[in-house]
Amino acid sequence: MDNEAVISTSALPLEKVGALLRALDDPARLWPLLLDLMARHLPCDACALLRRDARAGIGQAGEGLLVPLATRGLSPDTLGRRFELNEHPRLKAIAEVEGGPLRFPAGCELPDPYDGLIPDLRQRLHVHDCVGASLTVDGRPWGMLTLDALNEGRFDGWEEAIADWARLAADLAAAVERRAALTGDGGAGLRILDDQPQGLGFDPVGASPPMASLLTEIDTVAASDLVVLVLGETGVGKELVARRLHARSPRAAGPLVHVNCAALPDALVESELFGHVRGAFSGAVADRRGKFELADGGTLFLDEVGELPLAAQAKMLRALQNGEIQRVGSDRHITVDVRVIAATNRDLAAEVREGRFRADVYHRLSVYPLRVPPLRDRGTDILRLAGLFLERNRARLGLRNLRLSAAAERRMLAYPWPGNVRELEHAIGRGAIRARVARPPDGGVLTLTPADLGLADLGLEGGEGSAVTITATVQQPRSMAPQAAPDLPELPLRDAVEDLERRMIREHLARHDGNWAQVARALGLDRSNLFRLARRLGLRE
Ligand SMILES: Nc1ncnc2c1ncn2[C@@H]1O[C@H](COP(=O)(O)OP(=O)(O)OP(=O)(O)O)[C@@H](O)[C@H]1O
Repeated sequence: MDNEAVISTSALPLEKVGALLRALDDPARLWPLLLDLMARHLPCDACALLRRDARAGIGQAGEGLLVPLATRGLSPDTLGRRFELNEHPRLKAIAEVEGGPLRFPAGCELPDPYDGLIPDLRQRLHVHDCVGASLTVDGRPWGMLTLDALNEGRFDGWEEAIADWARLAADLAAAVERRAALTGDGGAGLRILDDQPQGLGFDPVGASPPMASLLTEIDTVAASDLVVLVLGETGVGKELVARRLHARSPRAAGPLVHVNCAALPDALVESELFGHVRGAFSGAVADRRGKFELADGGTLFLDEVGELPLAAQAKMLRALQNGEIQRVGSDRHITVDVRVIAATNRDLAAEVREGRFRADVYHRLSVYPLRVPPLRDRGTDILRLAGLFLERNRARLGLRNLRLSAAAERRMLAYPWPGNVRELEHAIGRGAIRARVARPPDGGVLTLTPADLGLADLGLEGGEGSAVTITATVQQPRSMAPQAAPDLPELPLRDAVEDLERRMIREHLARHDGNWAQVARALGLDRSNLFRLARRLGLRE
């Protein structure tokens, strides 16, 4: 950035202040906007806003977990990362200094927490200049702001201006917290952390346009009591969507009961769902409540609802119509107060046409269909999710950093992920172990290559060592990512994906001597989903 072109914070135009204030009730918009403005007014090449995980060490200056809420100029997978203060001396030092930014000039001995996460700095991290400022709200540590510049001495003379921006960030954080307290939204600004006990886990990660609109839609429909049918391919995250629907609903304090309809043995489906009375069948030695009763006052999640046998569907209709159930072997009607969420990766309308699913149940279930987009349509969310899974594996393997090579990132963006997020999760888990076994980490840092991830032989572009710029990695949507066209098949996309699915299943069957369970594991799919996919592809009866 040209220093002459930089204006001081006091020149922040009023309309920008207005935009920040208007975004106060939407932290997902507010924090990226703040960083955008800051990067235009300060000479930084990368910056991040990190939030203390409220459940991990708040109140203690040097302990706890930091979660990135927004980043700029850092690799997109940074948003999935978590930074333990105890493992990052620079962040710990920032957290311990109150009342002013802390500067780490080029050549500083303390390792940089973003080592490998600033694309342009991969090769020359030691020559850059960093500043961090801790942010407090109501006297308690709330988070921190970090700024990185690629040139030595870049922040000389900017300390005051940086302190101003840190104060602005803290004031905005205080306003967000206050609004959250008023609306009862305890997760203010910590969207990706809600319901995640260890800061890693249960809320869908995603900021691409299709995921952003899905998340908004979930939050809107969550407030109602409508039956929701969650649709999408295998592994896209339908269960996470159901969890979020429940967590954001007025029933959040009630139970969320999960039933995998595909896993219920035919003979027990009705008893599992509706319960039974003693003596209803051999083995029914006592009265037992079913899932509908267990979900009373909460939500019942019927996963893989397309697998439900027709007889159970008939009984379900009454439950959906008027909340009435009958335990197996009893005449008594029991009324339950249950919100139903169902999910399927089948085309239920086609199942209805073919007589395998009841039309009346289908209509009751599909009151509000929510479609979860396949991973290949989510652009750089692929890298955000990769960051989440890298972080989990980093912690598991006790590494200082686990990251992707530039070529691995490119291949991830180009690969179609037929097994969606589950496949990505498994590819990173497998790749991390493979790499850990194959070579020692370099100063605690392990970099995954396309070969580690099983993405080396798939005819996709992207060799090691090709240049990646900050903007290319951060902002380029997948469709614009550099890709070599010559090897692309001349087929409609769906046929090409099916072709790849078929080849991969065949290849793994050969590799695992026809053992379907091992193939399912290798492909990151549930066995039942693999069977369904194989049937659809004509590889199995
Ligand atoms: N957006 C996301 N953020 C974080 N993790 C995700 C996301 N989507 C999916 N996952 C993870 O991917 C895995 C598969 O997700 P999930 O089981 O919800 O998929 P599904 O659509 O229900 O699959 P299936 O139809 O095969 O049952 C899980 O481990 C889940 O935690």
